[in-house]
Amino acid sequence: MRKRNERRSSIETAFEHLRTTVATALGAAENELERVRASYAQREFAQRIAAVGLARAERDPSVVCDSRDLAFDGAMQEARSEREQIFTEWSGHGPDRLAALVAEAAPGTAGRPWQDWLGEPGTAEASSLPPQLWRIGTGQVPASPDPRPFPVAVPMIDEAHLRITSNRQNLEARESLVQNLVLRMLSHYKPGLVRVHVWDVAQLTGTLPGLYPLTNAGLLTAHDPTRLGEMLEELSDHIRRIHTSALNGGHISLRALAEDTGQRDEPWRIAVLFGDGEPLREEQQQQLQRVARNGLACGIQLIVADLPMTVNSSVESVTLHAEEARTSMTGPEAVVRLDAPPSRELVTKACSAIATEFVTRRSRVRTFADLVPETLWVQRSASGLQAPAGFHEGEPVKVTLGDASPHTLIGGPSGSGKTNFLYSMLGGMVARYSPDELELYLLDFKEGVSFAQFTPGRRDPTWLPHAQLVGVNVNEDREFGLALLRFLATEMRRRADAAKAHEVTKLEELRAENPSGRWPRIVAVIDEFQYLFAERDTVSAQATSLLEDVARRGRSQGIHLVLASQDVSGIEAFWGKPAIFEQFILRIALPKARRVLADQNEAALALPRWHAVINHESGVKHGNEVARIPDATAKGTFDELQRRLWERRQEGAAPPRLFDGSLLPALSELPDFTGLMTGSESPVALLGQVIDVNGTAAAVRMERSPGRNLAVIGSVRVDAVSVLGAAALSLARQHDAKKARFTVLGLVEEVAPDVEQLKGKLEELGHETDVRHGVDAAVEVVGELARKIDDRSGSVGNTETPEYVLFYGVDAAHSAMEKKGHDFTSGLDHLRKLLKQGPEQRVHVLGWWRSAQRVKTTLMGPVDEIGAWVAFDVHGQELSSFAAGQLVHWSPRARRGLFFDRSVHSQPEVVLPFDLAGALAAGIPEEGAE
Ligand SMILES: Nc1ncnc2c1ncn2[C@@H]1O[C@H](COP(=O)(O)OP(=O)(O)OP(=O)(O)O)[C@@H](O)[C@H]1O
Repeated sequence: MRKRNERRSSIETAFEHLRTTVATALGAAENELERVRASYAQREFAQRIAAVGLARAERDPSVVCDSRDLAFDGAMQEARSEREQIFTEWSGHGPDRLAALVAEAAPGTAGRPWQDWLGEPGTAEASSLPPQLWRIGTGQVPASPDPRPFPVAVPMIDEAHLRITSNRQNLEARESLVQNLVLRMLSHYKPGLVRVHVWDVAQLTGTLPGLYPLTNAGLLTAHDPTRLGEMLEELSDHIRRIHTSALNGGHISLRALAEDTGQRDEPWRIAVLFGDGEPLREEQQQQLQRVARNGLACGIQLIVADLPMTVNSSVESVTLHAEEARTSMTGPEAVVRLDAPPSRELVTKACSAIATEFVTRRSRVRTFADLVPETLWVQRSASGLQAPAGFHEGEPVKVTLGDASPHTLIGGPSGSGKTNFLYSMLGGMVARYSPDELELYLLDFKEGVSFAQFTPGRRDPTWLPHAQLVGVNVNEDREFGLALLRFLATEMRRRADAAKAHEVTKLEELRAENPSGRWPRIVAVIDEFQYLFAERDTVSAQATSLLEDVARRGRSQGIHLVLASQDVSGIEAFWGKPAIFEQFILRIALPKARRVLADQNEAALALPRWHAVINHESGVKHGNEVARIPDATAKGTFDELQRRLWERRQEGAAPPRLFDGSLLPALSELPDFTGLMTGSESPVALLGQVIDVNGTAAAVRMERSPGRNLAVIGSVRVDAVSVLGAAALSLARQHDAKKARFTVLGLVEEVAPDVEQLKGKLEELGHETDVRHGVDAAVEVVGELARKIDDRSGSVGNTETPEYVLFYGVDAAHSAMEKKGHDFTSGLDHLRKLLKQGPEQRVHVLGWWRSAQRVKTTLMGPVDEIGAWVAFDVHGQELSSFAAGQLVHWSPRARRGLFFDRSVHSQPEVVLPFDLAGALAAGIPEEGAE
């Protein structure tokens, strides 16, 4: 870069030197005039010589004097020697230095004669820095005593526009100049990287005829003479699109982006405008000025011939005279002879070769592997995320998640390739950004295993290091979607607080202020997100407000939402809340997608299979970019990339947490269970897993205070057995051997095997376990326990051994317990005493009732003794009296329970019962066991 800058400054100095030398020479001639005034005649002539210029006086002395005499010769002589003296220095080194500079700044096709390169399609990549100068001809200063030629070149691509003025007598020279320059640029870059637009006020075709083979390949567009507006509009659209896509990360130009990231894929657009010397209409004039002003940064190069206009951006000019030209680079005194053009035949041949090569390149099949860069994990996400997701004409089409397009909405009917698109897009991103730059949270509401690939499996033990959380088969568990949104909202606040502490507002600034902090961008993907809003209930309402919050404020905290759906049209949260929808600026429409793009934009309807419209402008037409999406789910595509990334993962990196709605969480693998330790004053009973991002256990603290009993309510045995078993096993882990007593009562026949299995495990842990079966035994046990309560009453310390009484099917013993004994008390009285007074004496009842009504029958009064409960197949309204009278919204669903602990909850939460197989197996699960 420094070298380029130095070169640029030496180019400027060299040309400046030329100009000042010439100017000084003329100025000195004026000085000479002063001196010759001393000698009147000589002075008179010298004055005239200076007035017409020495060069002219030499060519035609009659302009100075009628007949030559000594005074005239003397004046000429003096003028000559003065001029010579001034020129000597520049003539000695100037032309050589210029030649060397041009050779360096205009290498290859930019400066060499066409004989050396014409016909060979170019090889330069878009990301390579363009030549600084492009040769147009040979210059000379005729007035110089030793007029040595030097190459003349002009800055073009990314640097300056070009204005050509002719006197309309030399249209051929005008066309040759343009054609030579365009050929140089076309032949420098790989075919396709330079697109040419031609507009000629005078004719539709026939301008630059040699270039016409480019037309069929789409590399040259001849615009209708009457429709300049359309061409300018197209260029303006292009500028807008570049700003909202490639430059959306904050770079000021494609050039700056390329210098910073090595990335540049946008082709250059050379717009050639041939006028007739008449100015454009005011409106078009302004449009052209806008393109001129903003075009260079977006790869638009103007070559404007014979159109009077003021340009407020970098522009060089060439003025054509009869045989020669003058340029702004060389100043008015240097005469430029333009390079001769190649024959029409050669030009046509060269353009055909470029077109053919382009068509071949365009039609080559690009695959998932082409989305993966040569070097992995080199990009930084400070200002946004950008990666290709597909290809257009063999060139990558990128998606950008950044300040200007923070969130994306993906739509397409079932089977149109949404999941595949997500794999392509995420593949491009995870290959470019390391897990310190990008974290993924992925959720799929539909049945299936779309994102399971990212977690370790039996056949493929690798996982995606960027993935923090993967949710599959979430279908019914809409609460999991809520949990994710809640997590994002919390993270957003955490980031905002950190930013505030550093007195900044955005993630990008926070990263700059706190470079040692870890602030990856977060991409949260929710596939089939319409499930989240499937019912008009509190989940939908909460999801809507969370979504609004994250969509609105996530932008500045680097949190990006990617929502995909088969049908966005019915999602009230979107249509009813334009504030949410508007934040989803990036729209991706797969074939036949409805309503993802703007209403008038029907591009998705005509889309071929495995293509997508990628639109960074909220779906309006001019933002459409059509891309072919490679197969990203076949074997050897994403899985292969994942394996490479997995091998690069940081030591100690943990696999993503998996939430699989079709499986029950294994108690033995849960950190909340394996981490339980003995010696706790108030042990917790784990009952199931709540639906949150961390997979936390639902826990009830069994402390020595009233109401610390647990009711499991519902008719399904497996659910009740799971909750009671998990509670017993977790409590057992928190007491040293023989320091807790378990009484297990199997009151219904079907639980006998479960009870025996539990007994075995509790005994293995060294706990005294009294197991009884049948209702008579239950009546007996409650009597014994009630007496124990009486015995213990008055004790306040924790000296007593804790007792856990597990009742499987309490209600089955109701009739038997109703009978009164000799002392006129019944089994139910004993049970009620147990529930009421037990917890304070460290006797806790954990009972299973088969309906809510039956719990009430047992208690025969207020339900305060049941401090915590888990209900399964029970409707919400039956539970309100157990939840402090509040309305409970709950429709039972298979293998899901509702958990409420009156000491900590304001409202019940959904839990998944545990799979106990591992925890009941012989051997003690270790802390942190997998
Ligand atoms: N670009 C592609 N190239 C080749 N095959 C593809 C491409 N996109 C999708 N497919 C194939 O089409 C099928 C459906 O794709 P995908 O699962 O991505 O669609 P979807 O829109 O997510 O559908 P659904 O909503 O039913 O899951 C898959 O078998 C996938 O392999």
